[in-house]
Amino acid sequence: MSENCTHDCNSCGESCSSRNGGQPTSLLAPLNPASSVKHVIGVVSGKGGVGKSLVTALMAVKINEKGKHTAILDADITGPSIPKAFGLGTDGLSVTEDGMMVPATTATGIDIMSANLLLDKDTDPVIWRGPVIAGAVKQFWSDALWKDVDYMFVDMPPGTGDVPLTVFQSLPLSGIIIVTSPQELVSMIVAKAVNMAQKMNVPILGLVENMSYLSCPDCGKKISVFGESHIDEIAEQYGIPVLAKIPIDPKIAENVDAGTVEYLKEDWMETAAEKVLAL
Ligand SMILES: Nc1ncnc2c1ncn2[C@@H]1O[C@H](COP(=O)(O)OP(=O)(O)OP(=O)(O)O)[C@@H](O)[C@H]1O
Repeated sequence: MSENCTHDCNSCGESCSSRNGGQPTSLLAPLNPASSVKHVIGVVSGKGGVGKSLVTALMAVKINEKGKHTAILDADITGPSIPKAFGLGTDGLSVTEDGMMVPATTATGIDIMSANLLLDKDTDPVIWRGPVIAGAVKQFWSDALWKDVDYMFVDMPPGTGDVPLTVFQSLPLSGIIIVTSPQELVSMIVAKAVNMAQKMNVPILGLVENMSYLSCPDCGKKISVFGESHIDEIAEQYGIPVLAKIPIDPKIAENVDAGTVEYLKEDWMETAAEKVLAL
């Protein structure tokens, strides 16, 4: 609020907390009037490489299989791995006459926006500073044509820093899914994500533990490669459900690398899908 505030908002252009009846000004980016998105679910992790993109992809595939029009907004701008997992090249985007970006569509009909779809080569690095990254995510939301989307999954930038925070504030999230792996400091990471979600007033749908175990190919015994998982205790401590435990499985890596993630047949995400469909 300005020092000289007269409390007459009609005579001032300042965007301060006095405007809007003392409520903080909304930082939500507007959705284009031609777009429609019913539910937006953020997929977050404490650090990179735990399988956040994999979980985003598997969730989208599962909900799409249930007959809902599904989309992915790849907000992991500097490490965009979604297009590759679906076998999309760098030329999948088109632009409408009035300048709106039309997301790429996968073989089974999932709409995708990602920085990788804008690059000349998918090996080109995205060397942008935080505010530019956050601006790109807002543009993916506001300036893309999201046609009748029932469920949009957002592959969030990893961590709880400035960029994920801006993305949190910019998109109307219906809930978040927290992805962890047993080798992380899970308790601390979940605590940070829970605090961030509570500050932003976004419900936590649950936890997904990736690389939870390895099934012995000979006897089927579950081997805890990274030591015993503590996810159930942590989930109970915070009163949030465990939605899935995904094993380490070479067929996951093979399908992601081959761009065939949507043909990976599995039941790991059933509980998570039920939770999302109940929103
Ligand atoms: N359960 C699993 N079994 C086998 N391979 C896996 C599994 N989970 C992830 N991977 C592989 O590990 C790599 C990293 O996964 P992914 O890209 O989903 O992580 P991420 O958390 O999104 O990383 P980043 O934040 O860096 O984008 C990918 O090549 C993926 O195929």
